[in-house]
Amino acid sequence: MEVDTIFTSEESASSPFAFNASVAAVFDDMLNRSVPLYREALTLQMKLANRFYLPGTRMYDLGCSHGNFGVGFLEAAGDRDFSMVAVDNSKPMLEIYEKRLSVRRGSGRIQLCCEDISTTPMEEASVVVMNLTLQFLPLAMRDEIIGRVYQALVPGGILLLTEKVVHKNAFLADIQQESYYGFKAANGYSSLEISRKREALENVLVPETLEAHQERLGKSGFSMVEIYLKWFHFTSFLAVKEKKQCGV
Ligand SMILES: C[S@@+](CC[C@H](N)C(=O)[O-])C[C@H]1O[C@@H](n2cnc3c(N)ncnc32)[C@H](O)[C@@H]1O
Ligand SMILES: O=C(O)C(=O)C[C@]1(C(=O)O)C=C[C@@H](O)C=C1
Repeated sequence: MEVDTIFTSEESASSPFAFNASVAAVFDDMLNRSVPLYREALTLQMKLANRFYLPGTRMYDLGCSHGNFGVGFLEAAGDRDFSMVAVDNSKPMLEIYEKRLSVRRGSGRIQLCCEDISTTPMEEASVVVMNLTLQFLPLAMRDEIIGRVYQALVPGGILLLTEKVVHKNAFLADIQQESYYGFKAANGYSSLEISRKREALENVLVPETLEAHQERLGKSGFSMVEIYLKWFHFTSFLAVKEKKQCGV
């Protein structure tokens, strides 16, 4: 695994964060060292996806990057039939994803789409995964995309949404940030790397409060929402599209 040294260089500070070839090449190391409970979240997402996926429907992974969810799901699925559409607008990420699929059996069950998720057509979905992706979309587009996810889900279908959230209370938001930067430092990032990445992510990754996410999910139609994992900023929601009358 290539080590993430992106923010050790001075030039990195001057340009906004992007999912380019340099980031794609070190992305696993970046995720492992920058996202608390990343692997645990993925494992739970795979278990939930497996529990809720319905034969004949589709699974969507929106902002799939280089395929950690899809590749993990494929490996766990064995010969089970499923259909996944994995979407990302970063070509370098999808090139790595494609290579990972090319050496695996049954990878035709995953279709890769290089496009903006705001235009991805979705239908007949029983599982939609958005792992650390919504936070990169313009605020003004977020209601619309979550609304479309709800419409695309079959009754009993789920959205697995993981986001970096920010506490609505300024003091607790500071505690979140302090804890998070402590996590990064413990994983070997220097304070210069941490502050350069913070600057690069400004106005690129725009986190919202937990309450804003809950409100949007409710407004979009999701009446059942559970937070199944949380580590200060990092929050994973399970939102279920209720089956009318008989529950799920
Ligand atoms: C933090 S990464 C997601 C990590 C990935 N879901 C995982 O579990 O490993 C965010 C991804 O969203 C993609 N992305 C951001 N905005 C997008 C958009 N508008 N349309 C499609 N993909 C987008 C980025 O290219 C990047 O690969
Ligand atoms: O490094 C940070 O500050 C982060 O917020 C981590 C985060 C994310 O949450 O998406 C940011 C960029 C990379 O995509 C990987 C992880």
